This record gives sequence, C-alpha cells and structure tokens, in this order.
Amino acid sequence: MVSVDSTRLGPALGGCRVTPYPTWRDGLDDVLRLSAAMTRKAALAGLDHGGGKTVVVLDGTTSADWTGPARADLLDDIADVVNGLGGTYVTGPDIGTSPDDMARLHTRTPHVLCRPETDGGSGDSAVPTALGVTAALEAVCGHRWPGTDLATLTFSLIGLGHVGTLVGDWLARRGATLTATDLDPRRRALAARWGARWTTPAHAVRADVDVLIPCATGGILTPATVGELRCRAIAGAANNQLDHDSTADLLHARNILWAPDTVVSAGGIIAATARELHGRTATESHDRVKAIGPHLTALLDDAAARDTTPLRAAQALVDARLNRPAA
Ligand SMILES: NC(=O)c1ccc[n+]([C@@H]2O[C@H](COP(=O)([O-])OP(=O)(O)OC[C@H]3O[C@@H](n4cnc5c(N)ncnc54)[C@H](O)[C@@H]3O)[C@@H](O)[C@H]2O)c1
Repeated sequence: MVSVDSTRLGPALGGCRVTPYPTWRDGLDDVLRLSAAMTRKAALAGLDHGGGKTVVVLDGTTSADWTGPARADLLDDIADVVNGLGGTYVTGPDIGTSPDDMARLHTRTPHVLCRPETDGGSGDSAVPTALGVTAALEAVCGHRWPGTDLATLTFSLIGLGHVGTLVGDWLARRGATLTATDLDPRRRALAARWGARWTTPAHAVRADVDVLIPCATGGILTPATVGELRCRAIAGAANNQLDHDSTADLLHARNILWAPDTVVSAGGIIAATARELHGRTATESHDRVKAIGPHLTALLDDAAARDTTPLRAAQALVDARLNRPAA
C-alpha cells in the first residue's frame, strides 16, 4: 500500500515499511497515519515536499518468506508501484528495508532516496537523524534549564538501534548521566561502554531523570504511561510517540516538555533531500540538519509565550505552510 498524503508543497516523501501486521487493515491504518505524519514532518522542516509512505503487510501468522528470490520479487513490485506514481512520491528505507534494498528499487525507478553512498545515494539516514536528535536535545535542555551543562543532567535512552546508539555515544562523550534500555539484551554491552545504568524498557519509561529519549517504536506516550512519568522533558527519534494528539495536553498539564517527534526526527529527510534532490554539499546538508536545534527553540519559545503545547504550536506552523485553516 502506498499512501500519498499531500503533494501541496512538492513530491511526497516517506519510507518503505515491510513488517508483519495482525491484519491488512492494521497496515492500512498505519500507512495513512504515517504518511500524514510525513506531511507534517516535511512541512515543519521547511522542505518543499509532502508526505507519503509505503507499507507492505507481511503475514505474521504463517511463515511468509521475505528472503532470497521472494524478497527480490517483492522489491521489484514495490519499485513498479512507486514508478507508476511518476515522481509524485519518493520512497526510502524504513522498518524492514535498508539502503541496499533502495539500490535494488533504483534499478527500476529513479524515485528512491538513501541508496548506499557507493551506489550514488546519501546512505544510511540514521546518521543525520541522530545529528538532528542531538541538536534537538540541546534545544530542549537549553529551553528547560537555560545555561545548564548537559553533563549535569540525567537521561533515559529507550532503543539502542541505529539512531539510539549514535545518540548514546554523543551523550556519553558529553559526560551526561545515562540510563539505557533495549528489548534486545545484546545491546547491554553498549550501556557498559557508556558507563550507563542498564534497565528494563518498563523502568526506563518511568525513570526519574531530566530527559526521556524515545528511540524505539512509536505509541510510547499514552494516558497510562504519562501518569507514571518522572522525567521533566522528552525528545527522541521514534515516530508517532503520542497515541493520540490529546496526550500532548496531558504532558503539558504535568509540566513535562515534549518536543514533537516530527521536528526532532527530521534529520534524515532533510539530509537525503538536500544531498540527492537539491544538489547540496555534505557541509550544507549538515548545517541544515543542525538547524533543527534553533527551529525547535523558536517553536518551544512560541508555545511557552502562548501557553499552548508544542504540538499545537507545530500544528499551527504546518497549517500556515499548507495554507489550511487552523484546526
Ligand atoms: N533511522 C532513521 O533515519 C529514522 C528517521 C526518523 C525516525 N526514525 C525512528 O526512530 C526510531 C529508531 O530508529 P532506528 O533506525 O534506530 O531503528 P532500529 O530498528 O535500528 O532500532 C530500534 C531499536 O529499538 C529496540 N526496541 C524496539 N522496541 C522496543 C521497546 N519496546 N523497548 C525498548 N527497545 C525497543 C530494538 O530492539 C532496536 O534495537 C524508530 O521509531 C524510527 O521509526 C528513524
């Protein structure tokens, strides 16, 4: 399924997710939700692009074969669907696909980002995504605790995958006090490398820290979890952290500063479009990703000045860019 949510500002961007869902309707819900989030992410990042997404629903109940020739056939089918959209939608890697898979898609369609650098693409988007997260963390901490050194703050990092590992490395280099978790016990070695406290995912969410950094899966912030939080601020790469927009109001009521994930996690698409679609240099692309920090500071200042949530402030910016009536 490919959802092209908006092309108002330009071609829609959004990765290709290949993963099991309970039913195809769950995949449909996800592709619609994720593509709408990509519209907001692209608009907030100042890109002249809309949002889209591809979801391939694997059957998790049987032994669906997603390896070898079956994988190649599926990638070719995805490429043909993307190509049939004639450039109104540009895809990239997401859960279940990699830069190498993008190279395979590229043999049948040009509308693909993030092939390996050896293949002419901009490579793994986790690197610029993590750079954007670190810029966002500086902005959030600067807003919440002006003039405070990160080394004096405490962080709980959830998800030590491609992005989380780079963020953890950065925090460790800054001398921050870190709690870390992942569902995969092999990631514990990373926590040891950082001198971080290793804990379970359930404890990491409730950790008594200054900043929670969600870098695993979405939906982590619900009315139930928000009631148990002991952090003072939240900023991370995970997409769609809120189960519902109204959860942002619950965070605000508890005086927990939440940085919208659509802003925090935009480094990947900012860098990929800068390098591959707009011919920018690596330095220009790096600077654009770093600008997530000042943009987020302006957003948080604006929300505070109007005593509204960062989510509403972000939504107002999206509506203004898309020329939609405010919600
Ligand atoms: N990679 C990017 O460029 C990019 C861009 C934007 C947003 N994101 C989002 O950021 C998040 C991390 O991306 P990534 O590329 O590092 O993914 P990844 O798959 O490499 O890492 C995710 C990690 O989270 C762990 N995990 C999964 N569920 C967990 C749970 N409930 N508790 C604790 N750990 C759990 C996994 O074991 C894995 O190590 C994802 O939500 C992704 O959608 C990534």
